[in-house]
Amino acid sequence: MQSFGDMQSMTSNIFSAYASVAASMMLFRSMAHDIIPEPIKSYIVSAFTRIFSYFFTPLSTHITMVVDENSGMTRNQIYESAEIYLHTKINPNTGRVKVSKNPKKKNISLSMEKNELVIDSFSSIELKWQFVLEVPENQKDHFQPEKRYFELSFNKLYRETVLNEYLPFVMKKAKEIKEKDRNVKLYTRDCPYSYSDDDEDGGNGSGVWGCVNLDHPVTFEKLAMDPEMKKQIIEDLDRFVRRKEYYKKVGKAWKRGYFLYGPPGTGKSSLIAAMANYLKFDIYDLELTSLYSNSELKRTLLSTTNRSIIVIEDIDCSAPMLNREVEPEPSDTKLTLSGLLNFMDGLWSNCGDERIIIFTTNHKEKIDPALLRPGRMDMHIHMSYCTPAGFDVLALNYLAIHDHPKLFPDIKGLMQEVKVTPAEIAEHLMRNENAELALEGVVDLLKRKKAEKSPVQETNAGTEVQEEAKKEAKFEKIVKSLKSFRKKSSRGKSKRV
Ligand SMILES: Nc1ncnc2c1ncn2[C@@H]1O[C@H](COP(=O)(O)OP(=O)(O)OP(=O)(O)O)[C@@H](O)[C@H]1O
Ligand SMILES: [Mg+2]
Repeated sequence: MQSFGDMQSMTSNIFSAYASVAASMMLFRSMAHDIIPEPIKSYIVSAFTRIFSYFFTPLSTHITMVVDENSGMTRNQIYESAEIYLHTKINPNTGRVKVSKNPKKKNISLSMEKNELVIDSFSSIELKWQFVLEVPENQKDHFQPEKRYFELSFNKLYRETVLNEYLPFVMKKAKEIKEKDRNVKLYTRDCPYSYSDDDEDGGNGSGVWGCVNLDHPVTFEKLAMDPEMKKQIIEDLDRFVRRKEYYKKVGKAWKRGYFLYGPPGTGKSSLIAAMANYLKFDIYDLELTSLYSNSELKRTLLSTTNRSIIVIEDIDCSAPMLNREVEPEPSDTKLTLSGLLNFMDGLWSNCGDERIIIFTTNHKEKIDPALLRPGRMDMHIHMSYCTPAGFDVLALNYLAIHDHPKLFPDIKGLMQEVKVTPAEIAEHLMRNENAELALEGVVDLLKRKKAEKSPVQETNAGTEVQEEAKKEAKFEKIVKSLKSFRKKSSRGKSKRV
């Protein structure tokens, strides 16, 4: 590697060579003034200049790469990545910066102003980025848009390192930043329009799905559940996302299935939202009762995107449709359990990557064993009543307290005697801003439950009313979807006639 001293002496040699050639040229011009005709004189001078630059130009130390905004008809990925990456490199020495904030984004974002320089370093290579904006001379000329590009300058010696290591690094970093800032979306089939205004897709839903931003603040830290189980789930998710090559090697589709079961209000839906927020995966909420055939199911699932979680909640409520005992001949005109299983095992394998599928139920015993067969759902997660450790999480989350000398032991003691869901506790903790009063509310709730405890209630611990209301709501939903199914099929018939 050349030292700074070597480079300096090389540069001064080039200058002195250049100066002596320039001086010789001038001398040649003046001496040959009368003797040689002008065209021949110009030819000799330009030939000398070309020979000189051929030998000396490669010794110029720096190279500038131009990163245009567009590459042909499409956006240049390097430009896009540089734009995002350089936001993080703007420092107090930068003269002018652009500031903006999108209503849906959490943070203010900074970007480079015209002609500003940002200096970056990578493996001790100094890299200078300059943002250039060329406005057409005639402002009224709408056909000639502004031209934006970055100029990236660095020492020529590192050309290969920049191309093979630095630019891929910039692209990777930009992808990470984008992922972190991205809104997780919730897709449903009920919502015909999209209300998400993320830049990357212009807010368009995909196919039959409409979407909104999930905006669900729940994270794993806020979930009251068995700490060991929580740890296992996080590890499982981490392993899943980093094992792309492994799945390919063993010839398995890169997907993972979770089966969540437990009484209402124990956090099944909250856990799904926490998983989506953790992985930054979108959620597709699939209502099986709104589908009427296997082919519609296939179409619907095929129009979901990669890096997503497909959720089928309350799968037991789809039991009438997914009951194998009353299942008709294999057919695409009806929605059947085989249709769902075939899709998961077969077709599914060939479509898309990084998919998670989650089923939830309040009644594990009602589920067809085929759905729970080993290998189909990779992890069975039991969400249960609130434990003392779960209560600590809720108290910290809702009241920002770690302990109370009297009320914490009272509550935890009573929790050993009656069953209470995290949803019930959460509701009582939210009733009062005063922590002491809120905790007393929880003590009252638990005491009431204890007093009311009867053999029947013992198994369901006060959730029966909720259960009944839920069953009724589900029943209504099924009736509604059957009606719409009838409407659809009669429409289909009349079309055919
Ligand atoms: N384990 C939990 N940790 C923290 N909060 C919880 C938990 N379980 C329930 N909650 C609170 O109760 C509310 C309802 O819970 P959630 O909808 O997740 O329950 P669920 O198990 O999906 O119920 P269902 O079976 O009725 O769908 C949540 O919004 C949250 O505020
Ligand atoms: Mg739920």
